[in-house]
Amino acid sequence: MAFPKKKLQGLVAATITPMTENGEINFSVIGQYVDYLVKEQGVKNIFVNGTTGEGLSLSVSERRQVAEEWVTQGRNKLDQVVIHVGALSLKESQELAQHAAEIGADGIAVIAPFFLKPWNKDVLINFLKEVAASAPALPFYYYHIPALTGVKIRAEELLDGIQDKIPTFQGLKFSDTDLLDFGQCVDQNHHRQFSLLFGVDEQLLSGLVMGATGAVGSTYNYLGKKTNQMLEAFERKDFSSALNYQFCIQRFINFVVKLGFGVSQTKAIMTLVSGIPMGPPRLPLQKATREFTDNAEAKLKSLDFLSFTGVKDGKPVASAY
Ligand SMILES: CC(=O)N[C@H](C=O)[C@@H](O)[C@H](O)[C@H](O)CO
Ligand SMILES: CC(=O)C(=O)O
Repeated sequence: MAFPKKKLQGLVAATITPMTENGEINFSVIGQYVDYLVKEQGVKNIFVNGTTGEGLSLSVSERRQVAEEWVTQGRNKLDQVVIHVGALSLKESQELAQHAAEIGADGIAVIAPFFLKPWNKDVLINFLKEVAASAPALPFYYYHIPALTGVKIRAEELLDGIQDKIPTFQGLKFSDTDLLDFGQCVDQNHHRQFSLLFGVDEQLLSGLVMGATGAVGSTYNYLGKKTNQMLEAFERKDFSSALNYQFCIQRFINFVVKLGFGVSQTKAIMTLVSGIPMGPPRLPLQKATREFTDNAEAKLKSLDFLSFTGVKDGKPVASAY
């Protein structure tokens, strides 16, 4: 097999893990969810069990089952399924990496261990290397999210010489607003075929200008179509349209950020927009309030991101733009 199989590019939705009202994983809606992303949002890559998927709040056995269900349901529909396998325990991470390879995932990603932390680049690389080695045929991505892990080792520094240590290294998911660091990841690796994926949805246009090859984020679940329009405008060098799209997306994100925005709220918004029940989050997260959902709904409508197109089984049917 040629390595890498194919480069990960374009939009990657960070999937939500649907749950039932009593907190169990609701596997039954994942098939529908895949179809929704592909058909309604034009998003054909997913990032499973990450921040948005509450991956670190699931048991190892649940993580395996969730990964397997997405791979199964995504077969012949999705381009790439990347599984986040980061964990505090190296052993668990290795087990999940090996499992991702066994089920036929397209790549694995790992965050820095965030309780007992690596304090320098070499230690972090050693940890990542041990995980990557458990899935030697899978592209490996580092998931840089310093605000949540507290591990502030700069991505540019980490990437320097990384392929000598981790031969399967294929790229980075960069969830930080430091465009100097991100720009230098691009600049110093322009001759390598890395996927440098930007992870701050409200600033993606800046990431594209800096050379991002794609993006991973939570809002692509329901604003994928809008964001794809921005990517297309950028591609054809229509920067004023691209900026209009970004501002439109920013108006929504800015609005919800002020109300308090996180994974719980993402679940509520996705339920509203897609009509697929995402359920509540798991503790320590708390379900979004009714007030939040009502406000978010009004904002989506006022921005023309959402319109109700009809009624089915007594419920309004929404369609996203
Ligand atoms: C912290 C977090 O969850 N970041 C997500 C991915 O990295 C983003 O997709 C954000 O949800 C998004 O940019 C909105 O702030
Ligand atoms: C946003 C993202 O990539 C995650 O939820 O992990």
